[in-house]
Amino acid sequence: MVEDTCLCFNALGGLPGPYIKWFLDKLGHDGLNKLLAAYDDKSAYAQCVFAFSAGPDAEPVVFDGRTAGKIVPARGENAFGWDPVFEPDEGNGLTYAQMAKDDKNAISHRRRSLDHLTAYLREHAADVGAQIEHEAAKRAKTLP
Ligand SMILES: O=c1nc[nH]c2c1ncn2[C@H]1C[C@H](O)[C@@H](COP(=O)(O)OP(=O)(O)OP(=O)(O)O)O1
Repeated sequence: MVEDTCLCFNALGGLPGPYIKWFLDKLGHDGLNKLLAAYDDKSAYAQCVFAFSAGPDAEPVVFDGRTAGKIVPARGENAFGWDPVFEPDEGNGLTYAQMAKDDKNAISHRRRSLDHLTAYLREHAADVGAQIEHEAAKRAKTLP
């Protein structure tokens, strides 16, 4: 299982996207706002993608979770990553960093991706179990 997180600015065609870690590191919260200074559209979405594979030969399944919002000047105490500059549409005007942890977790991009993953595992529990067993048995055969 792997995970990656993006922050996508609509005015920039989805950038910084997966490169947000480095943009945040080099530009800071203020710099992220300045990237959008030339645009009226400050909308953005947070995206979390989990991907699951039962083994080396099994097709990975991708679970895309998104939360829509906009980029705003930094506000809030819970200063994890870009939380202070992301105001989700469902946050009653608060940034992720101003929301209680449980409130953020209820609407977050990561929660939504994990909800998709959970639903998939519930629906395909028998298949997934069999696939994992199959892959494990194949690996056991190739071990010396
Ligand atoms: O809910 C979040 N709220 C605010 N910021 C967040 C969130 N979730 C991840 N982040 C930050 C961490 C990193 O600066 C960047 C990409 O995250 P993410 O790709 O998972 O980072 P990572 O440390 O796992 O790096 P890598 O992909 O190289 O393994 O966004």
